[in-house]
Amino acid sequence: MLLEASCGNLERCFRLLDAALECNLLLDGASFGILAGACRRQQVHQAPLLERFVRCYRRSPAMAGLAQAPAPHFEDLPPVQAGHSYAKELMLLQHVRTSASRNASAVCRAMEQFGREKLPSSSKWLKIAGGPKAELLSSAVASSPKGLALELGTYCGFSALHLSCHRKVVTVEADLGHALIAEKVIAFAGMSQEVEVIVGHTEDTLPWLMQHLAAKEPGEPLIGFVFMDQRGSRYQSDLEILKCSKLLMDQAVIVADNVLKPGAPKFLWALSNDPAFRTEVIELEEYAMENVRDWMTISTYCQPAGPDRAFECTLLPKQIQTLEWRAEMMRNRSHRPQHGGSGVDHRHFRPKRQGDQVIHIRNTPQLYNLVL
Ligand SMILES: C[S@@+](CC[C@H](N)C(=O)[O-])C[C@H]1O[C@@H](n2cnc3c(N)ncnc32)[C@H](O)[C@@H]1O
Repeated sequence: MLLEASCGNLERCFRLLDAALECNLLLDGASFGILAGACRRQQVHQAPLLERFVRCYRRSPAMAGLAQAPAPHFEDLPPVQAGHSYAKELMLLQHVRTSASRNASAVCRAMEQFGREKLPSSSKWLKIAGGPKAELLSSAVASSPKGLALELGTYCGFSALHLSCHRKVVTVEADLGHALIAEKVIAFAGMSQEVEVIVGHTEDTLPWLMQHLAAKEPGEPLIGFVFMDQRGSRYQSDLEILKCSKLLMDQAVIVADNVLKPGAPKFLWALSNDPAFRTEVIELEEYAMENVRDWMTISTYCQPAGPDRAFECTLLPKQIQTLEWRAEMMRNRSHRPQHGGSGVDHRHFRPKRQGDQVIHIRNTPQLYNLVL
């Protein structure tokens, strides 16, 4: 079905989706997100898809209610119960609604507070770029050329809202459930005009989005800032799409999260070998986790005088390919909690002090051990 969506055969997709729902299969939000992206690209109305999403998630009445509520309304959602799909994210939404005033800063503060104080254990960690990461985002976006801010990986809209205090934001989210929650959070903060949430997987959506933006102002680079916070295994390919689009402004700033744990080895390797980027690796404390360190990159794009050289994956050393594979295995395990699995405790993501796999990032004095 997802393959069909990528190939654009939506009619067949919907038939397969209906057959899956007949068999009571619970499709995840990312599968719905891929279909939502295909609908948007083909200018097909999303209502029939949302109707099926509601059917699929009927056992989570708050999520079903949210999907049915017209854009900014979500005041009367049924109560959220632990164990329901998207329970944590829906509780976050309820917390915002009941504790924040309707502006971006207040909503961001409420979201950070929810992650720090209301979630009982590290296994329920809220994966937002809060605390020191939000501060880093603020200073990075302030130093970037005045253009559009593009975010990859919206989740519940925290960082998009945070960035919207500085720039107009377009943010891409693969999971339809997350995107629906983010839209409500952003609408509650009164920032729907400043933040556009695009549903879809970056692999299919980013090339389309670049064309869509380019059509607005042909020949004009218009992206001044990028925040990469999707799956690390996509960072390098998505950056390549951005580069090829010619929409990155000269001196555009690209920030990427979690580059060393579980890590984005291919991305780091590409950055360190591409003269178009100057990169700094920043070590900082993870949001809402005392004494847990994390690493982000800040890269500046220097528009080359001639044609941009595409990064060639064939040149990727075997060692980096192995690291990439191991990082992906780690990510697969960590993503399972949303789907009923045990996941990976954050302690497993800690960097090894004496790791044997080392990447040297050019322009930084440090050598970084990848976390595996
Ligand atoms: C760490 S969360 C983003 C947090 C958010 N940036 C914040 O700080 O508030 C990562 C999000 O990226 C989404 N995601 C993962 N892979 C993606 C992809 N290839 N395209 C778009 N979204 C993706 C996930 O569904 C998840 O919601």
